[in-house]
Amino acid sequence: MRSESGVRLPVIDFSKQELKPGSPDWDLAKVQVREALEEYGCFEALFDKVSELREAVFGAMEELFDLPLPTKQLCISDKPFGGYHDATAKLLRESMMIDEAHIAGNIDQGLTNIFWPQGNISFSKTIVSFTQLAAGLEKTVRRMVLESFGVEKYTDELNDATNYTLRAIKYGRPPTGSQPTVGADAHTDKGMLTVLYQNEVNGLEIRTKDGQWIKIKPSPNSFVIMAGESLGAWLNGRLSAPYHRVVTKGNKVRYCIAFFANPRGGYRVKVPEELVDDKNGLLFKPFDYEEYLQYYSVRAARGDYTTDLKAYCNV
Ligand SMILES: O=C(O)CCC(=O)C(=O)O
Ligand SMILES: [Fe+2]
Repeated sequence: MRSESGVRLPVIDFSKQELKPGSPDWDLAKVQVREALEEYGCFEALFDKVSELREAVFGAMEELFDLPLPTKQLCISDKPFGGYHDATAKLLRESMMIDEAHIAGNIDQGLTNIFWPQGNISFSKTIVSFTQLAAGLEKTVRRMVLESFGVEKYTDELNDATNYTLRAIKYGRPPTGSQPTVGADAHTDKGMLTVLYQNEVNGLEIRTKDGQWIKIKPSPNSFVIMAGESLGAWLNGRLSAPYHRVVTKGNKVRYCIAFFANPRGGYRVKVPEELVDDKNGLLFKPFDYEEYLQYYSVRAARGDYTTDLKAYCNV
């Protein structure tokens, strides 16, 4: 069996000043994005601007997770996986997730004002700057994907229907430092696109089409961009969401911000007619993302992470 440990994800440069729709740099990146998503379902996006925020972002993550547990538990939500979670009940993987995170007021309301009633301007500023960068990058990537499949006329509709969800994650020190510990079980992301930004502790692994696991080692000025199931379904199966997991080792804490572009509840995700023809029959019925997430979360709570959109809304 071929070892994939030496394989590196495609790295695509989004740092160029002139990356504007229609420019040669744009068209080149667009081809690379499509190839990477077709082959791996994900890639590394170089984005120099994030390095200016790096120290502040992970400082803010530390500040957030260092709060007393009862304070963190004040972060609540009625959505599946929303609010505060301690996935292992041992503080081995904690996360906080808030919806509509691209709206600055929601960072204040959903995080800052709850935890720091006296205010924490620098925390809010850092997270808001981060979400703006991440949302801008996601929009660029999504626009490229849509163009490359000839369906860019849906750009505005999808923008309007996007709920950006921010999940701050802390992977605590594994109890036995030298033993690899599973921080997140193998799963596929459910939304359109995921933008990941991590500290220096690696651990993310992606499963390739031939079933090998690749260890991802993103550079400090890169995001990892990943296709979610909703994007694959919306494109009538032309892309697939990759299985991925997190395995950490050593005694350093891993922080990661997962910034998800998910379809907003109430919006029916429907394959564009341009992507259905005699050769490509319709594969997915229209669905509501929030309803699908409810369905999935019931199964995930029982440890079944294999439910996917194919099972949920197959034609
Ligand atoms: O921590 C990571 O790198 C990935 C997190 C993840 O897969 C998720 O939150 O869905
Ligand atoms: Fe994920």
